[in-house]
Amino acid sequence: MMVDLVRDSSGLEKVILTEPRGSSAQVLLYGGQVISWKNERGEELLFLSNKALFKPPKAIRGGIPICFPQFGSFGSLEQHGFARNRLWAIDTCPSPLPAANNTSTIDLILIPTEEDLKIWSRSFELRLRVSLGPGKLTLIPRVRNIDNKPFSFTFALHTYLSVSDISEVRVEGLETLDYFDNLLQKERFTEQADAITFDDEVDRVYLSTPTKIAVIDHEKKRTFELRKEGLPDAVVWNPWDKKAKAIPDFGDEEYKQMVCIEAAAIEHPIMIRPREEWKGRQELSTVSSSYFSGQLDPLRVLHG
Ligand SMILES: O=P(O)(O)OC[C@H]1O[C@@H](O)[C@H](O)[C@@H](O)[C@@H]1O
Repeated sequence: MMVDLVRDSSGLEKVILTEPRGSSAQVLLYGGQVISWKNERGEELLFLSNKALFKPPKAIRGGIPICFPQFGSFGSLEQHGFARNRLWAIDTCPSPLPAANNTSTIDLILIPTEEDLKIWSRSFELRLRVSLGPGKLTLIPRVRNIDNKPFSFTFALHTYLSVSDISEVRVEGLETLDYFDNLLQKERFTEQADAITFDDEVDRVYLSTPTKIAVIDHEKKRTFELRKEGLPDAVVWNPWDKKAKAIPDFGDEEYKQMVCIEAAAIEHPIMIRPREEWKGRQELSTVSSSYFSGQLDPLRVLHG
Protein backbone atom coordinates (compact mmCIF):
# COMPACT_ATOMS: atom_id res chain seq x y z
CA MET A 1 0.00 0.00 0.00
CA MET A 2 1.53 3.29 -1.00
CA VAL A 3 0.59 6.93 -0.61
CA ASP A 4 2.66 9.57 -2.45
CA LEU A 5 2.26 13.32 -2.64
CA VAL A 6 3.38 14.75 -5.98
CA ARG A 7 2.93 17.94 -7.96
CA ASP A 8 0.88 17.68 -11.14
CA SER A 9 2.13 19.17 -14.44
CA SER A 10 -0.42 21.93 -13.85
CA GLY A 11 1.30 22.77 -10.54
CA LEU A 12 -1.50 21.32 -8.37
CA GLU A 13 -0.60 18.86 -5.62
CA LYS A 14 -2.07 15.39 -5.71
CA VAL A 15 -1.94 12.23 -3.68
CA ILE A 16 -1.36 8.97 -5.50
CA LEU A 17 -2.72 5.81 -3.91
CA THR A 18 -1.56 2.43 -5.14
CA GLU A 19 -2.24 -1.10 -3.98
CA PRO A 20 -0.31 -4.35 -4.56
CA ARG A 21 -2.57 -5.75 -7.28
CA GLY A 22 -1.77 -2.71 -9.40
CA SER A 23 -4.83 -0.49 -9.14
CA SER A 24 -4.35 3.20 -8.35
CA ALA A 25 -6.19 6.42 -7.58
CA GLN A 26 -5.25 10.08 -7.67
CA VAL A 27 -6.69 12.73 -5.37
CA LEU A 28 -6.06 16.44 -5.87
CA LEU A 29 -5.79 18.65 -2.81
CA TYR A 30 -7.58 21.25 -4.90
CA GLY A 31 -11.27 20.40 -4.44
CA GLY A 32 -10.40 17.28 -2.41
CA GLN A 33 -11.17 15.71 -5.74
CA VAL A 34 -10.49 12.18 -6.91
CA ILE A 35 -9.44 12.60 -10.55
CA SER A 36 -8.41 9.06 -11.45
CA TRP A 37 -9.16 5.49 -10.45
CA LYS A 38 -7.51 2.74 -12.46
CA ASN A 39 -8.06 -0.99 -12.13
CA GLU A 40 -5.31 -3.66 -11.97
CA ARG A 41 -5.05 -3.58 -15.76
CA GLY A 42 -4.42 0.15 -15.75
CA GLU A 43 -7.82 0.96 -17.28
CA GLU A 44 -9.26 4.29 -16.21
CA LEU A 45 -12.69 3.90 -14.59
CA LEU A 46 -13.52 7.56 -14.02
CA PHE A 47 -14.17 10.14 -16.69
CA LEU A 48 -11.96 13.23 -16.81
CA SER A 49 -12.55 15.67 -19.65
CA ASN A 50 -9.73 16.30 -22.11
CA LYS A 51 -10.72 19.93 -21.80
CA ALA A 52 -10.64 19.99 -17.99
CA LEU A 53 -8.94 23.16 -16.77
CA PHE A 54 -6.60 22.66 -13.86
CA LYS A 55 -6.78 26.33 -13.03
CA PRO A 56 -8.28 27.57 -9.79
CA PRO A 57 -10.89 28.93 -9.18
CA LYS A 58 -12.44 26.76 -11.89
CA ALA A 59 -13.78 23.39 -10.71
CA ILE A 60 -12.28 20.40 -12.50
CA ARG A 61 -14.49 18.61 -15.02
CA GLY A 62 -14.44 14.95 -14.12
CA GLY A 63 -13.45 12.51 -11.40
CA ILE A 64 -15.42 12.98 -8.20
CA PRO A 65 -16.03 16.64 -7.32
CA ILE A 66 -17.51 17.29 -3.87
CA CYS A 67 -20.67 19.40 -3.90
CA PHE A 68 -20.88 21.15 -0.52
CA PRO A 69 -22.55 23.00 1.19
CA GLN A 70 -25.03 23.11 -1.68
CA PHE A 71 -25.94 20.73 -4.44
CA GLY A 72 -26.61 22.39 -7.82
CA SER A 73 -28.84 25.42 -7.66
CA PHE A 74 -30.81 24.11 -4.65
CA GLY A 75 -29.98 27.27 -2.66
CA SER A 76 -28.49 30.73 -3.03
CA LEU A 77 -24.78 29.83 -3.16
CA GLU A 78 -22.75 29.31 -6.33
CA GLN A 79 -23.65 26.16 -8.31
CA HIS A 80 -22.62 23.03 -6.34
CA GLY A 81 -21.20 25.11 -3.46
CA PHE A 82 -17.56 26.05 -2.96
CA ALA A 83 -15.79 22.94 -1.60
CA ARG A 84 -14.91 21.82 -5.12
CA ASN A 85 -12.87 24.93 -5.79
CA ARG A 86 -11.00 25.34 -2.52
CA LEU A 87 -7.60 24.02 -1.55
CA TRP A 88 -7.98 21.19 0.95
CA ALA A 89 -5.23 19.94 3.28
CA ILE A 90 -4.04 16.53 4.36
CA ASP A 91 -5.81 15.66 7.59
CA THR A 92 -3.27 14.39 10.06
CA CYS A 93 -5.86 13.84 12.77
CA PRO A 94 -8.85 12.09 11.16
CA SER A 95 -10.21 10.73 14.44
CA PRO A 96 -12.61 9.29 15.38
CA LEU A 97 -12.61 7.24 12.16
CA PRO A 98 -10.94 3.87 12.74
CA ALA A 99 -7.67 3.18 10.92
CA ALA A 100 -8.25 1.89 7.41
CA ASN A 101 -6.78 -1.60 7.13
CA ASN A 102 -5.80 -3.31 3.91
CA THR A 103 -6.33 -0.23 1.84
CA SER A 104 -4.26 2.65 0.62
CA THR A 105 -5.87 5.63 2.30
CA ILE A 106 -5.66 9.40 2.49
CA ASP A 107 -7.61 11.72 4.77
CA LEU A 108 -8.26 15.28 3.62
CA ILE A 109 -9.83 18.24 5.36
CA LEU A 110 -11.37 21.56 4.37
CA ILE A 111 -11.79 24.33 6.92
CA PRO A 112 -13.47 27.57 5.88
CA THR A 113 -11.40 30.73 5.55
CA GLU A 114 -12.60 34.19 6.64
CA GLU A 115 -13.66 34.75 3.03
CA ASP A 116 -15.65 31.48 2.99
CA LEU A 117 -17.39 32.48 6.22
CA LYS A 118 -18.58 35.65 4.51
CA ILE A 119 -20.20 33.51 1.81
CA TRP A 120 -21.59 30.88 4.21
CA SER A 121 -21.38 31.87 7.85
CA ARG A 122 -21.12 28.42 9.46
CA SER A 123 -17.95 27.06 11.06
CA PHE A 124 -17.40 23.51 9.89
CA GLU A 125 -14.78 20.88 9.26
CA LEU A 126 -15.34 18.91 6.07
CA ARG A 127 -13.35 15.70 5.93
CA LEU A 128 -12.93 13.16 3.19
CA ARG A 129 -11.33 9.75 3.48
CA VAL A 130 -10.43 8.11 0.17
CA SER A 131 -9.52 4.42 0.41
CA LEU A 132 -8.31 2.25 -2.42
CA GLY A 133 -8.68 -1.48 -1.95
CA PRO A 134 -8.52 -4.35 -4.44
CA GLY A 135 -11.27 -3.55 -6.96
CA LYS A 136 -12.85 -0.95 -4.73
CA LEU A 137 -12.75 2.80 -4.15
CA THR A 138 -14.40 4.07 -0.97
CA LEU A 139 -15.13 7.69 -0.09
CA ILE A 140 -16.19 8.70 3.39
CA PRO A 141 -17.20 12.36 3.66
CA ARG A 142 -17.84 13.88 7.08
CA VAL A 143 -19.05 17.28 8.19
CA ARG A 144 -18.57 18.48 11.76
CA ASN A 145 -20.41 21.45 13.16
CA ILE A 146 -17.92 23.55 15.16
CA ASP A 147 -20.31 26.50 15.24
CA ASN A 148 -22.51 27.44 18.16
CA LYS A 149 -25.76 27.02 16.24
CA PRO A 150 -27.24 24.21 14.14
CA PHE A 151 -26.82 24.38 10.38
CA SER A 152 -27.95 22.42 7.36
CA PHE A 153 -26.49 21.68 3.97
CA THR A 154 -27.01 19.61 0.86
CA PHE A 155 -24.27 17.37 -0.48
CA ALA A 156 -23.23 15.22 -3.43
CA LEU A 157 -20.32 13.08 -4.54
CA HIS A 158 -20.48 14.08 -8.18
CA THR A 159 -19.04 10.86 -9.61
CA TYR A 160 -18.19 10.91 -13.33
CA LEU A 161 -18.02 7.28 -14.48
CA SER A 162 -16.21 6.37 -17.68
CA VAL A 163 -18.36 4.32 -20.08
CA SER A 164 -17.72 3.04 -23.58
CA ASP A 165 -20.91 4.33 -25.21
CA ILE A 166 -23.68 6.08 -23.28
CA SER A 167 -26.31 4.70 -25.70
CA GLU A 168 -25.45 1.19 -24.45
CA VAL A 169 -25.59 2.00 -20.76
CA ARG A 170 -28.35 1.01 -18.33
CA VAL A 171 -28.71 2.25 -14.81
CA GLU A 172 -30.57 -0.12 -12.49
CA GLY A 173 -31.80 0.44 -8.96
CA LEU A 174 -33.74 3.65 -9.51
CA GLU A 175 -36.84 2.25 -11.20
CA THR A 176 -40.26 3.14 -9.72
CA LEU A 177 -38.74 5.98 -7.69
CA ASP A 178 -39.77 9.61 -7.62
CA TYR A 179 -37.35 12.16 -9.03
CA PHE A 180 -36.95 15.90 -9.50
CA ASP A 181 -36.34 16.73 -13.14
CA ASN A 182 -33.75 19.52 -13.28
CA LEU A 183 -34.65 20.05 -16.93
CA LEU A 184 -38.28 20.82 -16.01
CA GLN A 185 -37.89 23.32 -13.15
CA LYS A 186 -37.29 20.51 -10.62
CA GLU A 187 -40.81 19.18 -11.14
CA ARG A 188 -41.47 15.84 -9.40
CA PHE A 189 -42.15 12.71 -11.48
CA THR A 190 -42.21 8.95 -10.93
CA GLU A 191 -39.83 6.78 -12.94
CA GLN A 192 -41.80 4.47 -15.22
CA ALA A 193 -38.99 2.69 -17.06
CA ASP A 194 -37.58 -0.61 -15.79
CA ALA A 195 -34.06 0.83 -16.08
CA ILE A 196 -32.66 4.20 -17.07
CA THR A 197 -31.24 4.35 -20.56
CA PHE A 198 -29.99 7.38 -22.46
CA ASP A 199 -30.99 8.89 -25.78
CA ASP A 200 -31.11 12.54 -24.76
CA GLU A 201 -30.06 14.88 -21.98
CA VAL A 202 -30.84 13.53 -18.48
CA ASP A 203 -30.56 15.61 -15.32
CA ARG A 204 -32.54 14.11 -12.44
CA VAL A 205 -32.44 13.80 -8.69
CA TYR A 206 -33.87 10.40 -7.68
CA LEU A 207 -35.24 10.52 -4.17
CA SER A 208 -34.70 8.13 -1.24
CA THR A 209 -33.11 5.44 -3.36
CA PRO A 210 -31.99 1.96 -2.34
CA THR A 211 -28.37 1.74 -1.20
CA LYS A 212 -27.16 -0.05 -4.32
CA ILE A 213 -27.15 1.28 -7.90
CA ALA A 214 -25.75 -0.62 -10.87
CA VAL A 215 -24.41 1.00 -14.02
CA ILE A 216 -24.21 -1.62 -16.73
CA ASP A 217 -21.81 -0.89 -19.58
CA HIS A 218 -22.87 -3.42 -22.16
CA GLU A 219 -20.10 -2.72 -24.63
CA LYS A 220 -17.29 -2.92 -22.05
CA LYS A 221 -18.99 -5.90 -20.38
CA ARG A 222 -18.47 -4.10 -17.12
CA THR A 223 -20.87 -3.16 -14.36
CA PHE A 224 -20.16 -0.49 -11.82
CA GLU A 225 -21.73 -1.03 -8.43
CA LEU A 226 -22.27 2.01 -6.31
CA ARG A 227 -23.20 1.47 -2.67
CA LYS A 228 -24.01 4.38 -0.45
CA GLU A 229 -24.90 5.23 3.13
CA GLY A 230 -26.08 8.50 4.62
CA LEU A 231 -26.70 9.85 1.12
CA PRO A 232 -30.32 8.95 0.38
CA ASP A 233 -30.71 10.57 -3.05
CA ALA A 234 -28.98 9.88 -6.36
CA VAL A 235 -28.39 12.27 -9.25
CA VAL A 236 -28.17 10.99 -12.80
CA TRP A 237 -26.66 13.38 -15.33
CA ASN A 238 -25.61 13.26 -18.95
CA PRO A 239 -25.51 16.54 -20.86
CA TRP A 240 -25.97 14.98 -24.31
CA ASP A 241 -24.87 16.80 -27.46
CA LYS A 242 -26.35 20.31 -27.19
CA LYS A 243 -25.44 20.93 -23.54
CA ALA A 244 -21.99 19.38 -24.15
CA LYS A 245 -21.28 22.06 -26.77
CA ALA A 246 -22.32 24.79 -24.34
CA ILE A 247 -19.93 23.64 -21.57
CA PRO A 248 -16.52 25.25 -22.21
CA ASP A 249 -14.44 22.63 -20.35
CA PHE A 250 -16.16 19.64 -21.95
CA GLY A 251 -15.49 18.15 -25.39
CA ASP A 252 -18.37 18.17 -27.88
CA GLU A 253 -18.40 14.36 -28.17
CA GLU A 254 -17.34 13.48 -24.63
CA TYR A 255 -20.91 12.99 -23.42
CA LYS A 256 -20.76 9.57 -25.09
CA GLN A 257 -18.03 8.39 -22.74
CA MET A 258 -19.44 9.43 -19.37
CA VAL A 259 -22.35 9.32 -17.02
CA CYS A 260 -22.62 10.99 -13.64
CA ILE A 261 -24.19 8.96 -10.85
CA GLU A 262 -24.06 11.03 -7.70
CA ALA A 263 -24.69 9.81 -4.16
CA ALA A 264 -26.38 12.82 -2.61
CA ALA A 265 -28.51 14.36 0.12
CA ILE A 266 -30.70 16.95 -1.57
CA GLU A 267 -34.41 16.65 -0.89
CA HIS A 268 -33.97 16.77 2.88
CA PRO A 269 -30.95 18.91 3.77
CA ILE A 270 -28.75 17.42 6.48
CA MET A 271 -29.06 19.29 9.76
CA ILE A 272 -26.35 19.01 12.41
CA ARG A 273 -26.20 20.60 15.84
CA PRO A 274 -23.08 22.11 17.42
CA ARG A 275 -20.31 19.49 17.90
CA GLU A 276 -22.27 16.91 15.93
CA GLU A 277 -20.78 15.14 12.95
CA TRP A 278 -22.52 13.78 9.86
CA LYS A 279 -20.95 10.91 7.97
CA GLY A 280 -21.68 9.50 4.51
CA ARG A 281 -20.13 6.70 2.51
CA GLN A 282 -19.83 5.71 -1.12
CA GLU A 283 -18.26 2.49 -2.30
CA LEU A 284 -17.53 1.97 -5.97
CA SER A 285 -16.58 -1.38 -7.40
CA THR A 286 -16.72 -3.08 -10.76
CA VAL A 287 -17.76 -6.53 -11.83
CA SER A 288 -17.30 -7.87 -15.31
CA SER A 289 -20.59 -8.85 -16.87
CA SER A 290 -20.75 -11.35 -19.70
CA TYR A 291 -24.35 -10.36 -20.32
CA PHE A 292 -26.44 -7.41 -19.39
CA SER A 293 -29.58 -7.95 -17.43
CA GLY A 294 -32.05 -6.86 -20.12
CA GLN A 295 -30.65 -9.24 -22.71
CA LEU A 296 -32.83 -12.13 -21.66
CA ASP A 297 -36.01 -10.11 -21.94
CA PRO A 298 -37.54 -11.23 -25.30
CA LEU A 299 -39.23 -7.87 -25.92
CA ARG A 300 -35.90 -6.13 -25.55
CA VAL A 301 -34.20 -8.53 -27.93
CA LEU A 302 -36.91 -7.90 -30.54
CA HIS A 303 -37.33 -4.18 -30.13
CA GLY A 304 -33.98 -3.08 -28.71
O1 LIG B 1 -21.18 22.36 -14.77
P1 LIG B 1 -21.30 21.96 -13.31
O2 LIG B 1 -21.55 23.13 -12.41
O3 LIG B 1 -20.12 21.14 -12.86
O4 LIG B 1 -22.57 21.04 -13.21
C1 LIG B 1 -22.71 19.91 -14.01
C2 LIG B 1 -24.07 19.26 -13.78
O5 LIG B 1 -24.07 18.67 -12.49
C3 LIG B 1 -25.21 17.91 -12.20
O6 LIG B 1 -25.07 17.34 -10.93
C4 LIG B 1 -26.42 18.79 -12.22
O7 LIG B 1 -27.58 18.03 -11.93
C5 LIG B 1 -26.52 19.45 -13.58
O8 LIG B 1 -27.64 20.35 -13.59
C6 LIG B 1 -25.24 20.20 -13.91
O9 LIG B 1 -25.33 20.71 -15.22
